[in-house]
Amino acid sequence: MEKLLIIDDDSGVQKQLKWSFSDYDVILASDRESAIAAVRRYEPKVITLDLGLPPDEANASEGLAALQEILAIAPHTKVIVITGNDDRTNALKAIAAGAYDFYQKPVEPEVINVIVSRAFSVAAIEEENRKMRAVAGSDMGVIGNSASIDRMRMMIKRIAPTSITALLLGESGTGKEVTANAVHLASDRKKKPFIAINCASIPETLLESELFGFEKGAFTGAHKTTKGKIECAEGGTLFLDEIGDMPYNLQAKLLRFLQEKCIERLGGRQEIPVDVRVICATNQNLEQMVQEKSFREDLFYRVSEITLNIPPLRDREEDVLILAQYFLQQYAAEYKRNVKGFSEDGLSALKNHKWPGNIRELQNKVKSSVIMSTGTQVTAMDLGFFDHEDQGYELSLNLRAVREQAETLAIQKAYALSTGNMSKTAELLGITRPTLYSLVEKYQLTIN
Ligand SMILES: Nc1ncnc2c1ncn2[C@@H]1O[C@H](COP(=O)(O)OP(=O)(O)OP(=O)(O)O)[C@@H](O)[C@H]1O
Repeated sequence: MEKLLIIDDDSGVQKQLKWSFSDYDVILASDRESAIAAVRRYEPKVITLDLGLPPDEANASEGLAALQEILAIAPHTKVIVITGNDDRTNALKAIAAGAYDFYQKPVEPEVINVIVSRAFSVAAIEEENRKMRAVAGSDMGVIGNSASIDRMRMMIKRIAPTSITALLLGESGTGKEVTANAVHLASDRKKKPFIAINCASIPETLLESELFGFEKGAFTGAHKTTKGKIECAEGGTLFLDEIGDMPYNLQAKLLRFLQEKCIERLGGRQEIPVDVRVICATNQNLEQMVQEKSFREDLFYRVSEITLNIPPLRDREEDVLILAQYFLQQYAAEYKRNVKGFSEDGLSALKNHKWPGNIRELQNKVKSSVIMSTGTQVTAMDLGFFDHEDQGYELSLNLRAVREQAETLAIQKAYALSTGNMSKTAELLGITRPTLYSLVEKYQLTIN
């Protein structure tokens, strides 16, 4: 049972509240000192606090002091302040000091129950977000808490200090480059360059000069001597993505560089020593390519001294939320949006969606949701999950709630389409500006 601390000096109110909170493990305190002791001992996530505490029952000084002390020792606690029925000034003071919400006497059990239960949900979501952020911070950029990602991080740390050549295997967008970069960051080469090159995206004729560089006059258009990516990565790491697409004749030259640690630029005669760690990746079956003689066997053994299999996202569902939270923070900062996390329905839509292997789909969804979102929490609708059967999240059966969801979504869309211009938004929606403003207020949408 969740612990709920009730701070009130009136034993009648204490009893009434205790009785109405039968779903919680209720702890009672009647003054600041015992309240602080209870906060330290029980660490309740939610507290109701009567501002009129002794010795200043008629005013709010003691209650406000208690609030400050609670938030100083347990800043994530949701404190619901209870005030006299005409004491809005102190209620607002309490909110400014960090209280989660306020409630004016007399106490109505149903109403206060709703406020408390919502406070517990918000506390739970925020805690989940904090945990995600904590994990996300300590991993050389490899985000995830699934067993397979844990194992991978462990392998990255083992491989990093050695000179072994690793081959990363995985589908497109599963994080091969992220993994290669993590090896680089965990090695003593981290202050030197990390250079990635995709062998499939560079025309065959250019790949050689891209990698090895060229001397002035080596070919028409070679106006000046130019270093290749290998030389540019001196002291650091070169990531060769889609190594299976490396042309056969260039494979011999690559092998020579890997074995002898020196290169020759195109049109050059000089052997240039290089100190570069190479990490390769592919989505193809290199062993089969060796059998079919489209990939050199000697190169295959040279680049695959150790192999890391990177699992697709669909095989590590546990990572979806943590990655989503990571992308959300990234894009909120990039687009300067005041978005802090996902709402409950946003989280459940993310959990229930059948993600493919490629992390980019998740990344793009979160990116557009951050742009679309008008509140501090990204909802299922912001994420573009409208079809509840497809996504498996609960769509309300209550008509009013459905209408509110639909109206919120339409406003958000129109607002995004009209790049934040309220007159245009109203025009798109076919309503007047005052009606738009009243809807924005009704649904508490944040218009930046
Ligand atoms: N574990 C992870 N932690 C954080 N971000 C990740 C992770 N895995 C993938 N990403 C993100 O997903 C996107 C795709 O990752 P990446 O480019 O590393 O995949 P890839 O396997 O190299 O893709 P491709 O084969 O298409 O080049 C990137 O934007 C990357 O930042």
